[in-house]
Amino acid sequence: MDVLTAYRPAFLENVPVSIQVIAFGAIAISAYIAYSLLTIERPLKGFPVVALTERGLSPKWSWYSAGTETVAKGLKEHNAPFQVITGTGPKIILPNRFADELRAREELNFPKAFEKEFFVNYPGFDGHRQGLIDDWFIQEITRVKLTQSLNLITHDLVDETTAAVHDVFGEDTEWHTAALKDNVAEMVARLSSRVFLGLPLCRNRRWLDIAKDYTIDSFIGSQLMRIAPPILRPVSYWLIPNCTRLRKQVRDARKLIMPEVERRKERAQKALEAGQKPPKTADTIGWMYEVGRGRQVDYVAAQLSLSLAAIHTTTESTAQALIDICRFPEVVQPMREEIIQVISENGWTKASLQKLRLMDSFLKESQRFTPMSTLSMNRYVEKELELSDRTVLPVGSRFLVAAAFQDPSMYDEPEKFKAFRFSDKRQEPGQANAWGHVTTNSSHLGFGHGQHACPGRFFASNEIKVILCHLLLKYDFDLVDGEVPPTINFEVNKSISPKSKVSLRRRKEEIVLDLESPS
Ligand code: HEM
Repeated sequence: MDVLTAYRPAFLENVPVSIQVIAFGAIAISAYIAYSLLTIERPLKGFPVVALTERGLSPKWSWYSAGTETVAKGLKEHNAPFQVITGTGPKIILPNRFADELRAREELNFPKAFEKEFFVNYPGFDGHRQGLIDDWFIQEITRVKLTQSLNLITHDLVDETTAAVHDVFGEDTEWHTAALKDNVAEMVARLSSRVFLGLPLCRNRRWLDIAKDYTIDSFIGSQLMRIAPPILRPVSYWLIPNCTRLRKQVRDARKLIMPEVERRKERAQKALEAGQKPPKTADTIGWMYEVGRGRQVDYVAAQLSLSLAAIHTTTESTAQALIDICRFPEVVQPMREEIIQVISENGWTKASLQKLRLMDSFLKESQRFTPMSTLSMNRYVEKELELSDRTVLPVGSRFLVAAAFQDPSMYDEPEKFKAFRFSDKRQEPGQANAWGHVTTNSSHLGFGHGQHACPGRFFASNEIKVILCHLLLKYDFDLVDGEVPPTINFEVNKSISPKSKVSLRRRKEEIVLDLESPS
């Protein structure tokens, strides 16, 4: 009390303490209101705001809790650009017919569309920050280096799959249940890390946990931050356990990855000093060094950025494929026959994976039937842009394009799962290359579209195919109690529940899939 009175201004001496407390409270509340009014993200002019008001939901809560329904309502009512109000301000939603005209516009930026969403200035969100520092770095590593090496790394993918399938799903020939999502995530983390970081780091337990958890923690952490009012976010950041975990993941990743980077740099330096070319490695540390071309590279943030793009997306797609194998068991026999024929005739090469036409079609249909999101092509508008219908997208606005996965004008009986609809389409004259798993077009935005379409899709498709070849020939799968695993929905995103399970038993594969001398 002595301290308080010592620092109390003289003019407050005769004011009762209760009045002082009330006055202080009033000032704090006014400051909060003023700050909120100044920083509030107002709706954009000229775009109708869509909300599920009939359910008593505000625009923000419509987006948080029922984003897919909100978008469906907007598309039905307007069939023209409209806006939704997200936790980080308004976003314009464009009907699918705009996808093609926006695919290569220079006025648009991809990483900036996520800047506000992922709180990139807070420690722990380093992987998200990487894209903003240099928006083409990860793109180039993936699109150029990784994709050009697909033949070279097929051997590594098969080798790691052989070991991972055995470790993860085991050899039990009796029917039993196992975790679906977590086991698939473990396999994807191992395979991706084998290619990104090589042996032995790809089997390091702490790194695998970081690779699996970093994306989930940054998504949940940022979602919770978005729900909190802006003024409370600096406080909530320190209270949200996911944010605490993110900081630790970055610290630990640095301890694991940097010694390897230093070893490589030293080796390259020694080679240069001896007048030789530095040794080339077919993994992302080496590619980052090359693509960096002498620039300062944050190898850890870049690895985390790759994990963000690669692990969760590939896990979801593979787990969804397994669910669809269980739901539509008639797909199993034709796909098994195809694997046996292609791999026994051609062995494991990039070209063999391209020959798996039925599996390719099945994967594309699986993406269409249960998409991770009903919106795609997240973009930030850097320069004002006029659309063909004369709508003007203002500078600083963000938009998304509606996918058309269920549009009957694009798909025959879209409500049905037709595993081989795309392989059938590819038989039509001139359509052989138009409907591959990795081909993007406006009617299938599973990998986005245009300049920023997923550059990792060629790798992802091959990785999933190698995993499925092993799983289909080595196991029988079924749903647990005939139930399709539930999903977790937030905004417009869908994710298979982490608690999901699958029934399985080991079967004898018809051909040898494993490499003769695994690492
Ligand atoms: C099945 C798995 C995957 C799916 C469904 C997927 C999906 C997507 C989508 C929808 C986009 C946004 C495209 C757009 O807006 O036009 C994207 C971007 C991206 N993806 Fe993937 N992805 C997958 C796997 C991967 C993998 C394995 C990597 C890396 C090895 C990767 C790297 C990237 C990168 C770097 C971007 C940003 C592109 C840019 O900045 O222009 N993705 N992905």
